[in-house]
Amino acid sequence: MKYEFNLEREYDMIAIGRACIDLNAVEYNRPMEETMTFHKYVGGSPANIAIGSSKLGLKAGFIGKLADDQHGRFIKQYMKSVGIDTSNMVVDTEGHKTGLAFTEIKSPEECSILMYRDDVADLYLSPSEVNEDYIKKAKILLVSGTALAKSPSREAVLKAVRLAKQNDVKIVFELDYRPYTWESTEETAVYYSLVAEQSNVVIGTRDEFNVMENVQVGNNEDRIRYLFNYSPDLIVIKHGVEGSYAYAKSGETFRGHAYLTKVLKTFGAGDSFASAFLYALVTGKEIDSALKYASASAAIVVSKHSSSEAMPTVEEIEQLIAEHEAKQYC
Ligand SMILES: Nc1ncnc2c1ncn2[C@@H]1O[C@H](COP(=O)(O)OP(=O)(O)OP(=O)(O)O)[C@@H](O)[C@H]1O
Ligand SMILES: O=C(O)C[C@@H](O)[C@H](O)C(=O)CO
Repeated sequence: MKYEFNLEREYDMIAIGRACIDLNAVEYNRPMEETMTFHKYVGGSPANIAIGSSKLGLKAGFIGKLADDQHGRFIKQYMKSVGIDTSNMVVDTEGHKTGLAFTEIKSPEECSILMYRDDVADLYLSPSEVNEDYIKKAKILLVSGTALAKSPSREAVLKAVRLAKQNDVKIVFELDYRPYTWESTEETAVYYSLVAEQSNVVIGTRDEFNVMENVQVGNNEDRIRYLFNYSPDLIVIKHGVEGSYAYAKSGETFRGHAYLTKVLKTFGAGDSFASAFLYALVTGKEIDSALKYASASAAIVVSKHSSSEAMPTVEEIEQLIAEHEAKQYC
């Protein structure tokens, strides 16, 4: 099964949300208390997805707000350098700062992220900074759930969603749940459900779907049945190293398997998964094949140090898939 897009569009994807800084521990396999040096990368889930898609050859744009400082300028320059259109990345004029994510790599299984996100510029994107003429140039509007956490970014995203719906732009909602940006899980569930019901494609981990449902332990089948009453026609639920499922409204279910690899750190998996999944859909691949691209892309990124710069090329992804398929037939 293939997924259809409006092909008469200049941009394959426009992402909305945060573009921030990741500071990844250089001395890994130890707690952050003992880490003295960090490597700087562009980060933030929607930025990572746009970067990953652009590296795969999609034409990507970004809607967001950057701090008027050295970090903001670094982010814009890096995103431009990988081919992303930054014309709709506005600069904050009120002194808000860039979000920082320090990553701790204690072991390949034990990674965590320490976020500095008080009063960050990205959450000050306002509805007036979301431009219909830009959104209607896209095949996909990629929405990050974290951008719904606070006003005015929340309203900016809701406006973007409405404009996408009015202009036949497919809305892909990446749940991207970051607990510390929200007041409560009740609040998250309200906004996640609101946007998921209006989206065409919803992507998240099982835990993130639990947050949307506001339950401890949810069930894939119940949630997809519920969401298929609304706009979604494709729902992807990720289960970490156990792999992923894509559910189509037409009734088909597709299973994605994780590609075993030498893991350096676990974060970055979700963003690399989404960028390659969307690349595969936009380039007309079948959904089961899109899950292979996604899983291979994630396996490559978890074996490397960063989330953004480590995003693979199409050749690297296809080589990994081919190697795995060759092994299966040996
Ligand atoms: N340790 C791993 N080794 C190989 N592939 C992995 C590993 N962890 C995750 N993946 C791949 O990445 C996909 C997404 O992973 P996961 O469900 O952890 O997403 P996520 O929680 O959104 O990721 P992130 O940690 O970046 O937030 C999985 O379906 C799997 O294909
Ligand atoms: O999403 C963030 O703000 C942090 C990311 O950039 C980080 O690399 C990560 O968690 C990726 O999953």
